[in-house]
Amino acid sequence: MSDTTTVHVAGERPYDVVIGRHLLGALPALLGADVRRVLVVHPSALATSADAVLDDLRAHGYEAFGAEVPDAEEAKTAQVAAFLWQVLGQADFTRSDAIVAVGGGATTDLAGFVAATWLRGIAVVQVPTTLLAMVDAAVGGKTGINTAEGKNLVGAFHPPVGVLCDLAALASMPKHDFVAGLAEVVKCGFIADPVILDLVEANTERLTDPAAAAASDVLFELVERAVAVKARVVGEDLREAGLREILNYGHTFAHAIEQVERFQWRHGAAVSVGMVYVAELARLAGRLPDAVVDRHRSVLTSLGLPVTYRGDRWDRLLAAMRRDKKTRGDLLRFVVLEDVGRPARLEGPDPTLLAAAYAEVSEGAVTSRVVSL
Ligand SMILES: NC(=O)c1ccc[n+]([C@@H]2O[C@H](COP(=O)([O-])OP(=O)(O)OC[C@H]3O[C@@H](n4cnc5c(N)ncnc54)[C@H](O)[C@@H]3O)[C@@H](O)[C@H]2O)c1
Ligand SMILES: O=C(O)C(=O)C[C@@H](O)[C@H](O)[C@H](O)COP(=O)(O)O
Ligand SMILES: [Zn+2]
Repeated sequence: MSDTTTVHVAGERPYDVVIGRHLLGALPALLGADVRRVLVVHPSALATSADAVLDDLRAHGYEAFGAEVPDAEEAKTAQVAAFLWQVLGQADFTRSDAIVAVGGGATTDLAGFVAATWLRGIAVVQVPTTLLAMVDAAVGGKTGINTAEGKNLVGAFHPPVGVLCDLAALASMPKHDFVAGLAEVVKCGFIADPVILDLVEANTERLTDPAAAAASDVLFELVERAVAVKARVVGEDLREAGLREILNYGHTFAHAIEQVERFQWRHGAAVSVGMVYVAELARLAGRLPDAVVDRHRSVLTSLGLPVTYRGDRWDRLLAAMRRDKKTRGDLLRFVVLEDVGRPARLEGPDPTLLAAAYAEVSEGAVTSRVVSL
């Protein structure tokens, strides 16, 4: 496999996702020559990487500023966005200037949103440093922040001008954060690319050791395949008029967990439970064979991802699911599978089905199929 590969994202404002190792030198080319000032947004955990980016930008003649933001979901708030707007204002950022985000998906979502809103839109280059951000958050131009009522309730579609995925950065990731990113990789496998599932199932040991995974060919291939799935979808449907909804597989229930848990659960862990929930829902609706539901549980469990959630939160979860962006009026809408690689929609399922699927993922639940054996 070659050292660096590029996935092209088509659309009104096309751009490239560069995947490789030790890619810092590629940043100026993505920013372009017209940009003068650059704000590098990062959490404190990524200060060393951000400093290296700042040094590189200054060496290339940019006027570069750093802005430290809180870690993880604490960054995705209106207050932190307002702080960054103040920094941009005080440094006289114009429409020909740019933002570079260095961090996980929370940082890239926040920085992307600030770039989308500053002067109604300036350029952003995403430099994702988590697996989840490389395969998902940094690509596709969905940007946003949370409110107390739910995930990503405020945001904008604002594609980056480029994305740099430096796999070497992943070696330092804590295992639980790294594995959370694999949930979105597995999602791409279920909705569009079954080879992803085969690769994950054949390499679970290596993939659950971040340092070993970061250096491996298999992770390179998985990142490339997952980014290719996302690029194909968002290249066709940036604003989620239809096709893009498939990337939301498992997210209706996942975002409800995140809101009920006050954003203390890792997104990828919630997506893992959310995929099992919606697989059970599809099975109960007669749309998905048992074997594919079982495959959800087996692949996610083999990676150490959760497949259950506490059983005493139904009313709050249901209330949060009603605020999902796929909902239309009172109509709850889910992305379901009819088989691996065959996404479809389930609209307005009977409330008893919704609750029955919850029972199947509730902690301590014995699935109905196991009981019938
Ligand atoms: N915009 C989209 O299309 C999209 C897609 C998927 C997820 N998301 C969003 O992304 C967020 C989740 O992203 P995430 O999983 O990257 O979480 P995150 O950004 O919260 O990062 C997880 C943790 O990893 C740390 N970290 C980051 N890089 C590291 C590194 N190289 N080494 C060690 N530690 C590192 C961070 O400081 C943080 O503590 C959620 O807010 C989710 O809603 C957005
Ligand atoms: O890119 C998309 O579209 C997705 O749905 C990808 C998801 O993995 C991601 O978590 C996204 O932020 C969810 O979007 P939302 O519109 O449900 O907030
Ligand atoms: Zn997601």
